[in-house]
Amino acid sequence: MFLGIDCGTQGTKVLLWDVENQQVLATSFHAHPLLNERPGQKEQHPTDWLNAMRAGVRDVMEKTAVGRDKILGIGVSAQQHGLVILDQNDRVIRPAKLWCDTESTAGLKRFLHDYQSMYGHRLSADIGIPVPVAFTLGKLLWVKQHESAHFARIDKVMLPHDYLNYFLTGNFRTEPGDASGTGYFDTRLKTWHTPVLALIDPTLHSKLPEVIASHQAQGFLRVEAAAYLGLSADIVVSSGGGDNMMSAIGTGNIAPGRVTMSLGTSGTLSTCQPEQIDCSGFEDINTFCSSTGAWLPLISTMNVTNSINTYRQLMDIDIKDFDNTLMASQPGAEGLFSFPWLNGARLPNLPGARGEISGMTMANFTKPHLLRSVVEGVTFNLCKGIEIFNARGLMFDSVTIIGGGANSRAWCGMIADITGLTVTRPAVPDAAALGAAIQAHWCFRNSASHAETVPLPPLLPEWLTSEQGETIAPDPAISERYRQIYQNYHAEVDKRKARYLDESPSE
Ligand SMILES: Nc1ncnc2c1ncn2[C@@H]1O[C@H](COP(=O)(O)OP(=O)(O)O)[C@@H](O)[C@H]1O
Ligand SMILES: O=C(CO)[C@@H](O)[C@H](O)COP(=O)(O)O
Repeated sequence: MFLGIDCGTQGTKVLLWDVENQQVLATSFHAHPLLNERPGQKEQHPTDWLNAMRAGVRDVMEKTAVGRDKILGIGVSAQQHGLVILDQNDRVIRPAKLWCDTESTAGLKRFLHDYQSMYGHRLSADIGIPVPVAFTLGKLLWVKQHESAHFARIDKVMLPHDYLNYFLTGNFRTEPGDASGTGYFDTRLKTWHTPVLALIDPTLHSKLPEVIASHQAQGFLRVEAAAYLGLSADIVVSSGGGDNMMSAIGTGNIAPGRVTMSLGTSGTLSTCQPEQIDCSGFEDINTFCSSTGAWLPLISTMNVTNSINTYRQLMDIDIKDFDNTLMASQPGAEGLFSFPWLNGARLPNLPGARGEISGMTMANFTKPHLLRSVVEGVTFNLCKGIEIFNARGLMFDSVTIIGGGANSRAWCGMIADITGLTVTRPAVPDAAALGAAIQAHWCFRNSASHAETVPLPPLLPEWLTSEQGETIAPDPAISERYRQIYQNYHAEVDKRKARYLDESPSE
């Protein structure tokens, strides 16, 4: 049996995976708080992640009464891009700045310009991926500029999943999937990109983890971490990865032709590719590496359930009433539009954007219409990503929906109608935690094999590859209505873009 851990923005999920019977035996969730005092600031204390992981592991072990000797390995998935910095004594220097922190917008813009002046080409051309404010690079620059004493103390630079793995094993290693979201990793060669590091600080390269292949074990559970979690020492800890990389594994999205849509704090669309693809002219595509040895082009929005939760809390709509309230309004919410950029926007790439509601009348300004307008708003923004993938030649005829939002059947149905694609709701919506557990099995098998690399596909559960779960087909009449509403919405988005363009970090 294997444990899959997913440290998301809102909390940590832990899942116990029974390989033999191909089933999830138990899951748990523990929330972590967000530090959000200054505009653009989004930070978390890495110790909160450790506490949530500990509580989650103990929870699933207690719920199932599975003996600790049955656990063969652990896989860690975590929110991408966050910056964790440790000093020489392995103390966390300051809270982690997260993927959704936008304080570094101006500094990143300046740096991208300086890079081009210095080396004569754009950073994205050198590393094979454009660098938005979500990436780790901007956060590192921000610490250097605003907290020079903290920057001077840095001994190790990590991503959230690297930090959890370091705690578990004591090994300072990472893998290409998560590393490809830093902005200082060459996504074609799968190595750290020295010129960008040298421009920040000549010693920085020596403070980064060793890069291992995704099928390799990151290490073995050290004695102290085993006692902390209530597990046996020396079990395998897999290479792990970013949550989207792990979700790709957990939805069987490990070959071209499939697309996974995540409805978490962020919204993402990702699809596997056997080679790195050239996305020049398609700057919204984050051409990440996957955590399976391949690549994972991804498009992300900044606001999904964070904005919906804000609307819900304001209107006092409980999550159990979500579907009913949503369905009490019709497509288009009677002309009400929400631009849900409460934390700035990533698609379009406008970190300084502000949220807006338009089209209010005495008739439509009601709770159901307002809820529908924000759910439609986040969905219209995310579905723009499908258009962008298609324009780049990446086509799909169905979409697998995961993350917290996948629990809403009404919302998944809306997505089928908006995209015109068949939607699959997998049996396990916590796909990142499931993917982490499956990857742990893969790395376990490889750590035990001295022959050729054990391939990943045969280790996926049969029900994942056969797309078991609920499928929802689009309703042609509603899809037709949505086609016009979607166009009207994006015409309004286009009108708003000009306001924020100056602040956007482009090369
Ligand atoms: N039944 C549901 N209907 C609609 N939204 C839901 C439902 N269940 C959970 N969610 C949303 O999912 C969110 C959590 O999503 P999740 O993917 O776990 O986020 P993250 O990975 O960013 O931490 C919740 O805050 C909630 O808004
Ligand atoms: O920044 C990205 C992808 O590039 C986000 O998808 C983060 O990885 C956070 O994920 P969630 O917490 O929203 O699942």
